[in-house]
Amino acid sequence: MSNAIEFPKNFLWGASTSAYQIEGSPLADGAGPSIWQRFAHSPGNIRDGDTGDVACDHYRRSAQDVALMREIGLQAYRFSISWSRVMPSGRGAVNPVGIGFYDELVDRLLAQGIKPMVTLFHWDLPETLDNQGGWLNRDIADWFADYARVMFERLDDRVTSWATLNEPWVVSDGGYLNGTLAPGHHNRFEAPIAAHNLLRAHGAAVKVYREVGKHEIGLVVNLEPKYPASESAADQQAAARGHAYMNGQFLDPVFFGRYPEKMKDVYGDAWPEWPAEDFELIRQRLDFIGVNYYTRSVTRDEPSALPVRAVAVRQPLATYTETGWEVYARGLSDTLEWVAARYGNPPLYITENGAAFFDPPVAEGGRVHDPLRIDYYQKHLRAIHEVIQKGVDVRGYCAWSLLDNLEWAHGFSKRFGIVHVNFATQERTLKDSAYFYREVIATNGAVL
Ligand SMILES: OC[C@@H]1[C@@H](O)[C@H](O)[C@@H](O)c2nc(CNc3ccccc3)cn21
Repeated sequence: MSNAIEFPKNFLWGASTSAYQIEGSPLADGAGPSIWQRFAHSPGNIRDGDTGDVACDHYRRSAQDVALMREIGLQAYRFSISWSRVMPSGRGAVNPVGIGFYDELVDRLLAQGIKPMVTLFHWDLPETLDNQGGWLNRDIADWFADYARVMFERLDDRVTSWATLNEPWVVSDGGYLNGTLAPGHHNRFEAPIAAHNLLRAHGAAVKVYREVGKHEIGLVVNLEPKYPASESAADQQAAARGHAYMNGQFLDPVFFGRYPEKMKDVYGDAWPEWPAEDFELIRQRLDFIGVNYYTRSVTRDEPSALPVRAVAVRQPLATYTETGWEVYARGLSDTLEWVAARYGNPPLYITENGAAFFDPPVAEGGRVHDPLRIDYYQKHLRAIHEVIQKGVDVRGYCAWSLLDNLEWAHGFSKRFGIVHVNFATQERTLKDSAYFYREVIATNGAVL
């Protein structure tokens, strides 16, 4: 039997980005501000005072970037739509130039044989909606459903794969509990309410899709396996709390119509009673789950680390990325097997996977040598192949990210792209990892 790796015949190979991280021109042509426009322009929130005002200038360079995707041989491109570019006030009037940008992008992709995979919300909430409570206002489920309907009716004749939200956990944890991401709240009572309304909005949009849509829709979640740092009961419990908080908090309501029991233990007096009817809305049938995987956490009990009372323990012999994440491909295979076993082997896409390493400058001859990123991709793609062989229904993979881009509060200091961006000149240069990925796609994984 050949040891050569081969992915399933129709396995989909892509790359991912998000609107605020690459587009620039956040207020051009009638676009309204998002909370990231406000957060980035509030001093101290983003390293070096970086903002998404220009980013990768993709709003003006999308044709060039689609040509890059073609050069790499991408079969799919996962991108997000800026809600406030399309609906400047978040509700009501549609900005024809704004929605036209995405209409044209979809046509450009299809003309190159690249499948658009659209995420409706990747953290950039319209500022006007945040001013009305944003994810803390139960009405946002209707606001999001109305926006989703506009996008479905405009693009579902050409877009065949939709995701409602990107990583509701990060929005709740970073935006409302820890304040590290927009809108920058630091409130343990707000975080579960925001998470719950994100799930309600997700369900409301899926309900609309079942009325008007003809293709597939799912939810994208970040999953991070939690391994107890020791055999102690305290560390085992800490890992279980961390697992419920990051991994079960969103998938259990979607698949089972209930939160993990441990959520009460995590939030204590900040954990509300939820209306039963909310879970009927949340648990809409999905066509896939998008899994964003980056790292694992070896977890120990830490009573002072509220509210989860768990912290990650650095692994002395491991390789770490520039964002401080351990390179641990086994965590991806463990996570995918956990999802398959717990939720009935749903169709999965790996919608994000990648790493920021310190990349050297563009060398003579226009090469960017990034061997650590190639090694990262090789290890993680092999881990995916391993679980596909065991029957886990992984349908595709999107590398994070197509382009070096604005890494949220890290600014431009952390480079995840397989394509280097010179932010002073906007010159794009394929890194060695892009050439590697081109071979992976061309051989459907056989080069791994
Ligand atoms: O950090 C890399 C990417 C980021 O650029 C994407 O916009 C976002 O979807 C994304 N999610 C993760 C994984 N989750 C996470 C955990 C803690 C803080 C921030 C993100 C990594 N990434």
